[in-house]
Amino acid sequence: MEIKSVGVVGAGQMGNGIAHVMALAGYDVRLNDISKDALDSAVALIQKNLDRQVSRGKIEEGARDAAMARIQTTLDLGDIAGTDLVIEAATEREEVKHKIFEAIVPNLADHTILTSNTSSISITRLASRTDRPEKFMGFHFMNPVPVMQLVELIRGIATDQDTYQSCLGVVESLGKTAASAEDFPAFIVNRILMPMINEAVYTLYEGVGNVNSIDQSMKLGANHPMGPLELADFIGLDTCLAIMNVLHDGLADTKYRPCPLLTKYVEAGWLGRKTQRGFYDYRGETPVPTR
Ligand SMILES: CC(=O)CC(=O)SCCNC(=O)CCNC(=O)[C@H](O)C(C)(C)COP(=O)(O)OP(=O)(O)OC[C@H]1O[C@@H](n2cnc3c(N)ncnc32)[C@H](O)[C@@H]1OP(=O)(O)O
Ligand SMILES: NC(=O)C1=CN([C@@H]2O[C@H](COP(=O)(O)OP(=O)(O)OC[C@H]3O[C@@H](n4cnc5c(N)ncnc54)[C@H](OP(=O)(O)O)[C@@H]3O)[C@@H](O)[C@H]2O)C=CC1
Repeated sequence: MEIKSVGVVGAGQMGNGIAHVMALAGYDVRLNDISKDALDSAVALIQKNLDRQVSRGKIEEGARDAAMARIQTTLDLGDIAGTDLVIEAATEREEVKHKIFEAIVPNLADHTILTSNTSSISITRLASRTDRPEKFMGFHFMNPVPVMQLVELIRGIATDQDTYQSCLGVVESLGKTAASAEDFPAFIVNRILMPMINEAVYTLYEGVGNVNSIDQSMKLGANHPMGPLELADFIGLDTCLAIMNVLHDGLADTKYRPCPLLTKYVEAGWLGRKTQRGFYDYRGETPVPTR
């Protein structure tokens, strides 16, 4: 099926990046959120990131302006029901995602493919609560979306081949690379990455190192572009904890036990960059470690 329009639900850090790359690739984008502020911030951030791409000579001004013109925002979920492909990118909480799919299903066009950008939650379970499990997939972008090359494509138990091929075609049209993952908790990237981040938090919790020494060790000692605590702040500590809980519950193995210190940061509302405080405090000129 040819996909021309894309509906994105959730205008947070992933939703804005998804809208950005889709519009740049020529898709008509409708971006939805429950918060007008989130929609306004997303549009401002997309403009800023496109401007930066222009100033670095990556894209032409005309391409930037055409991309911006292709993005419409809406607070009404019904407005995205007629698009060819819906990508849900709201908060990583299963009940939030179920509610979104339940609300959108009655208005959906017959041909619309439903997908979720979830980092960890069962695609089969999300699909089973819709009217179209065969047209449902995991469409998992990496953060920051405009920069990262990979998209994980996750088939639920009922996903049909046409749906997979259509999604694969979209990934290729973005100039990105798809990796196929089976539908088990946290798929491939987060099954490997998140236990490492959780272990870094345990390393901090047990006093083996402090925030600086842990991040510096992994940057200079393992050539990671960001230290694991800096990366956790970048992803969002609420999202990291949610993924660890899905791994812990879904695989029933104590090796996935979320670190109590990670839980404490989330309970404090210190969610990382998006709330200006996490393992680092971002309120000043340069980030300052909080431990
Ligand atoms: C949780 C999940 O479910 C799955 C996940 O996403 S896991 C997280 C996966 N992501 C990572 O691991 C990211 C690790 N970090 C990195 O790769 C790098 O630090 C980084 C690409 C984010 C920044 O790289 P850097 O060299 O420090 O910074 P910088 O030189 O400023 O930026 C590199 C490029 O990224 C762009 N960029 C950086 N941050 C950006 C952002 N938030 N949005 C858009 N573009 C961004 C810059 O514009 C620049 O683009 P050009 O090369 O076109 O000029
Ligand atoms: N952060 C990351 O590095 C990555 C995250 N993901 C996944 O992407 C999804 C989004 O994550 P991320 O962008 O980081 O999260 P954010 O917290 O940045 O954004 C989530 C957005 O969804 C909004 N939202 C919440 N409920 C609804 C709803 N019912 N309808 C519409 N919008 C809603 C939130 O609004 P409000 O703030 O008002 O609640 C917020 O604007 C998650 O499933 C996450 O696991 C995937 C890859 C990487």
